[in-house]
Amino acid sequence: MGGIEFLKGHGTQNDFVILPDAAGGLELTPERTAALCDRQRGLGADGVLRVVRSSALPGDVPGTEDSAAEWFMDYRNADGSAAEMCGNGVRVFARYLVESGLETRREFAVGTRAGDRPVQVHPDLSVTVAMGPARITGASVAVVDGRELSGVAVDVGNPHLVSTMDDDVAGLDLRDQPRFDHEFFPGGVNLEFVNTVEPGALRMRVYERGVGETRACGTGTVAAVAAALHLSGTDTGTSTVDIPGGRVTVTVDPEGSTLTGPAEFVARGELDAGWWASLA
Ligand SMILES: N[C@@H](CCC[C@H](N)C(=O)O)C(=O)O
Repeated sequence: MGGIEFLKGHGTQNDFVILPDAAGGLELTPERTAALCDRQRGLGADGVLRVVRSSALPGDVPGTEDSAAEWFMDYRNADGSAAEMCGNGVRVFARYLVESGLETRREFAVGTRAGDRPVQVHPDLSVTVAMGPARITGASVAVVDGRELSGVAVDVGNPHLVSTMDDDVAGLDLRDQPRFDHEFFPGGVNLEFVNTVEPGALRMRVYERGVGETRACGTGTVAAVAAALHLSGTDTGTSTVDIPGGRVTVTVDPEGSTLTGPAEFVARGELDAGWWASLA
């Protein structure tokens, strides 16, 4: 058996192993995902993006009921769990489809567990994603670094809790999982910590469900802008968001939000077939 093709890429340093699997034959177990993402025993990444034709999916994949997308982004977190959506991942996924020739258009939809996400691949290879509505679902509390921080709960297809702070988010210790209300978020939650630098400019750090602290989270930046707008009494606006891995631009609108940012590739190669088989 030959090796398994992979690429390594990132969106604002939220990094991914991309596994092309058009026919859907790859057995991507939680164990294999966790090993691939492990920075010592694997390639190292925040998550895995399996590139599979929608027609090759089993019939029961959430989000695909009304899908018109030819390609499905099967996103997995570094701990092996599947998640509904990944805003940085979908940009990398879209660039991969265009550059590999699997997609000849520059504007098309990508299927995800949160539903189809229309994308536009720009001439400079940055990508704009239509992220759907960002829904405010209530208020809750995160406990980080011994501090209790109130937050706005936002659903962007996946769950987020956004805490805005007066002191610099750079000072937070995010090495350990912050505590949150498991009754409010029974499936877990992504936690964002945000400073308003000036109107239309946010700074953010994130502790992702299923991963830990990452250098960026696309859905998290959309949640952050939606929460900041909500707290200032509106539901529409545009903001840049600076995360440790770079900058993205987010527009929030009740009709739907957009996320624009870079998508980069750094390597491609083959997984060792024996290593892969040993993880089954
Ligand atoms: N990094 C992603 C979000 C990935 C999924 C998240 N960890 C979850 O479990 O919901 C992004 O860029 O949006």
